[in-house]
Amino acid sequence: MTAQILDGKAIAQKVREEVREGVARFVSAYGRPPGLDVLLVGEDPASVIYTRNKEKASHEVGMRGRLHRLPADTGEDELLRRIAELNADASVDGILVQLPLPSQIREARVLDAIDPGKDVDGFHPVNAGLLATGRPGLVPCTPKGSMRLLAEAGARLEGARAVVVGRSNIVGKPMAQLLLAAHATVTIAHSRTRDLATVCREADILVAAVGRARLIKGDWIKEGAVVIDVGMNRTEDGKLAGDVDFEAAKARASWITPVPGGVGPMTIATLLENTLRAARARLGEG
Ligand SMILES: Nc1nc2c(c(=O)[nH]1)N[C@@H](CN(C=O)c1ccc(C(=O)N[C@@H](CCC(=O)O)C(=O)O)cc1)CN2
Ligand SMILES: [Mg+2]
Repeated sequence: MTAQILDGKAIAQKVREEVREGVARFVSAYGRPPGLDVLLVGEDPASVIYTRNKEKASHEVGMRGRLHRLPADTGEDELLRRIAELNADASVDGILVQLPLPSQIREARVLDAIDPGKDVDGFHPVNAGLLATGRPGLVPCTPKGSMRLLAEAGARLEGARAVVVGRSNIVGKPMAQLLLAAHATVTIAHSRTRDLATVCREADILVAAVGRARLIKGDWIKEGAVVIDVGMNRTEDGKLAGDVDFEAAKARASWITPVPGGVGPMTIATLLENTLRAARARLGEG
């Protein structure tokens, strides 16, 4: 078998078109665009690019998007003050604090300070709790985008065996919750799982989000599995590699995401979706 490629760039473009139409309807109904505010502390080169892309993408779909750049030595109290201002501003529908944060700032304190209704990253414990209890809330962008990729591949999730390799709050845990809600039988594995190869070989749906370049070998892939590779690892030659050995896995999977061009582009497209969703919910369209 040679896998079909799940083209995240093309699917993300489709999502952005859907959001653009939704934004136009929102503006007609409420006389203002949804507003997204992104906070970046420091100069991490990748974060600078991602946050600029978020601002640009919000403008492209007709939103009001604003990037707030704060110096690397910004204190926790100053960041909390900025978040409180945005929480209180009625024109702000979505607030996102780019991660990672500098070491002087405690991530949990910052994430907990964002109004859960404006938490378009879905990282606030209230949104994590809503997801875990199967209630509507804002869902983290990368796993939500990965679910969209599975839908586009026509993957049957009900009753399927899904293995998520990785247990982060941002990807692994919410991804497992989403698969469970779709009636898959879900295993969360991680870098310390004993005999990871055997666990992976069970997977009809394999989601790799462990952050180790090409950890998952071709012969760990069940014939016909759908493989979603969330990994984005910079290798010694400066190139990006996923968590899965793509070339080898392609020979066994039915569908597979490339890195780059798979899950990554879905993250920002899904952020736009979440911002529109938050704006509608805030104005009573829940
Ligand atoms: N507050 C948040 N912080 C971070 C998040 C997040 O969702 N919310 N996720 C990542 C970074 N990220 C967005 O913020 C992000 C990462 C990667 C991509 C992407 O499109 N990647 C491309 C490759 C890019 C490259 O060549 O370097 C791809 O996979 O094709 C988009 C967004 C951590 N922080
Ligand atoms: Mg990718």
